[in-house]
Amino acid sequence: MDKLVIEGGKPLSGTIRIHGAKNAALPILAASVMAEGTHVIENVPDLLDIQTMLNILERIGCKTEHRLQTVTLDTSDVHTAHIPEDLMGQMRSSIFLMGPLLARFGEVQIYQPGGCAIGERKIDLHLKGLEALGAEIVEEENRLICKAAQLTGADIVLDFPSVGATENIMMAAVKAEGITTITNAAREPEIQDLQHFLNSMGAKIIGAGTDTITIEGVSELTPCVYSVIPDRIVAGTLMVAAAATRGSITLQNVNPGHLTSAMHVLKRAGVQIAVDGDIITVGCHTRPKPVERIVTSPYPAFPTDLQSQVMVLLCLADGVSIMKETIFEGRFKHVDELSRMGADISVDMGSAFIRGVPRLYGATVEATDLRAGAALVIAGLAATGITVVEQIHHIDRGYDRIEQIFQHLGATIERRSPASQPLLRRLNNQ
Ligand SMILES: CC(=O)N[C@H]1[C@@H](OP(=O)(O)OP(=O)(O)OC[C@H]2O[C@@H](n3ccc(=O)[nH]c3=O)[C@H](O)[C@@H]2O)O[C@H](CO)[C@@H](O)[C@@H]1O
Ligand SMILES: C=C(OP(=O)(O)O)C(=O)O
Repeated sequence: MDKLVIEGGKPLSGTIRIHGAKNAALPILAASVMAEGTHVIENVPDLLDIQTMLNILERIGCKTEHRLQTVTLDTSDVHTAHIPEDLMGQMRSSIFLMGPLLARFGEVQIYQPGGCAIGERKIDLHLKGLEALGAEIVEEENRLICKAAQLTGADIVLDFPSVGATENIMMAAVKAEGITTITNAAREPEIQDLQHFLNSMGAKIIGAGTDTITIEGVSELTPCVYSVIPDRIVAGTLMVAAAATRGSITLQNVNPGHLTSAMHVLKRAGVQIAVDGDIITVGCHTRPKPVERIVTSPYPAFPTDLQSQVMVLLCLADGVSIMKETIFEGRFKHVDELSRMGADISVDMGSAFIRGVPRLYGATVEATDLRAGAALVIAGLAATGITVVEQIHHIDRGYDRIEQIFQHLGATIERRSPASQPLLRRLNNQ
């Protein structure tokens, strides 16, 4: 198993381009199976989850190539709507194939999706939405078989603005007969990106980005060339890392409008941020200020996917901060790991009480999930001494070679695979 070895204490500096968004690219790749022919999807990062999605697409009959952040995908020979169990369990986003395959074949077989262990993560809203469009779903042993000779448009009200359920229903509804409305839809930028992609294939969707999405069914879709939006969570992660190391960096290829709530929180923590078009410069040269109360909520509020990273900054603040997690009940696993590095945090009733300390200290810690892992890397970059982050396959799900990103920004960080241990050996010999 690979590990990251980090020698902390160096302020980050330099300029970096933000890669494409995992959470936009994954549903877009899944949606591509609805149009037969060759698609070209640009700005697709080279991540574990993307590889898993491409593996699933290959196994059901697509031809795929991923080169220099561009995926070329021929969906002409898709011959099955049975998603392989071993790959389905490797990530949450395998569920995104449910709507598109149902729309193309009138049938789909799935298993329980995998993904970060950050909460119960049911799929009931996905299933209820597809049933409202006319699908019949039966459970047989450990798989779900979903059938609909013809999907029919419906008015669907989501009990909660689930990102994944909104996307799955949108994709299935594209080929349904008649009009579908999704009320209380999630409003994340990745949903707008999916709408743009689907409309580029010939779909008729309006409203993504608001809480009501309307989809007029069409009978034919054609392949297209499309470029994925930049990853707002990667951008937010780097902004926090710059501030936590008391450095200053410039991010290119960012949509600042997607980061409004995150920038608001960072500014309250004393971080200096300048925006110029799609460029953000971020820096912090003093101890961060505590932030009284941050609550994670659906977009446009503060994102759960940045909760653990921002917590690291608040661990170093001059006072007490409170973070409330309302999306995933199991998303505080990084707290124990940060405590090993000297953080002073207690958790009660879904809120973390963070008493700032002057410094964190290097330790061996474990990435329990994707964003928890990113938070530990930031903590390691800011800490005094050497940090080893284990279980980094979680981090590889969402960051395109995180060690190279931070090396580019001047950090001393190295990936150590079982075969090579140069940095650790060098540091131990000092
Ligand atoms: C690939 C992707 O885009 N992942 C993002 C997506 O995940 P994902 O689409 O899984 O997140 P959802 O918005 O669906 O989940 C939010 C909440 O709703 C619950 N829920 C969801 C579906 C359902 O059928 N039943 C149900 O109860 C979940 O357990 C969770 O408590 O949005 C999350 C919330 O912004 C982000 O953290 C993830 O990074
Ligand atoms: C939770 C995340 O991803 P997923 O929904 O794919 O598990 C994430 O991107 O932080």
